[in-house]
Amino acid sequence: MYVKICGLRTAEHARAAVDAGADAIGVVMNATSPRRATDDEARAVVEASGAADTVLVVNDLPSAEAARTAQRLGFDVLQLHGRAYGEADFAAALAVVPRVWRATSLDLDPPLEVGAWGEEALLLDAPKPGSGERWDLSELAERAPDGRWLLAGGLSPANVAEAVSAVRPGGVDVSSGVEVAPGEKSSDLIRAFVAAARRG
Ligand SMILES: O=C(O)c1ccccc1NCC(=O)[C@H](O)[C@H](O)COP(=O)(O)O
Repeated sequence: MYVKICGLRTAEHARAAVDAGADAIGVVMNATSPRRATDDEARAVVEASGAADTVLVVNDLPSAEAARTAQRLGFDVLQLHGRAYGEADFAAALAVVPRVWRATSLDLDPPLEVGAWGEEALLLDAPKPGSGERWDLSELAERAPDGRWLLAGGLSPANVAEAVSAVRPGGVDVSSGVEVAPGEKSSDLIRAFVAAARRG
C-alpha cells in the first residue's frame, strides 16, 4: 500500500511522515488553501523527504506555471487537482515535468483510465479536496480504475483500513485526517495513519 501524507509545511512533519514509512509527501500551494506553503516551507519539506516522493499539489495555477514551480523547488511529481485542468493542461505540464498525477472526483465524471491524459497516476478524491469530508465509496467499488490510483477524501487513522478493504486502491492520501486544526499537522496522527493504512 502506497501512502501519501499531504499538506505538509514543516521539516518536522515531513520527517515524521518519512520515518513512519510514508511513500510520498505532498505540499499544497493553492492560493486559497489553509495549508498553502511558501517557497521556503516547500523547500524545507523537499529537503527532509529522504527517499519519499515529493508531490506539489495545485488547483488554481496555470499548469505550465505549476510545472515550472515544481521543477524550480525540486519536486518529483506535480498533482493537478480538479476541474480547472483538461487534457491540454496535462500536455503543457508534461512538457516541463515527466511525472504528473491527475486528482479528480467522481462528480466531475472524469475519464477513469489511468494515463488517459498522460498522467502517471490518478487520485480519486471527495468533491471538496482537503475538506476532510467522507464520500460514498460504494459507487467507486463499481467503477474502480485499472492501474495506479490513490484513494483520498476524509480518510483518517480510524477509517483508512476499512476504506482500503472496501475499494482496494493502490495507495491512500490524507491531509485533514492527520491534523489537530485546519493546516496544523500532528506527528502522532501521521504515524497512526501510516500504520493503519499498512494494516488495511
Ligand atoms: O488540502 C487542500 O487544502 C487542498 C486544496 C485544494 C486542492 C487540493 C487540496 N488538497 C489535495 C490533497 O491531495 C488532499 O490530501 C486530499 O484532498 C484529501 O484531503 P482530506 O480529505 O483532507 O484528507
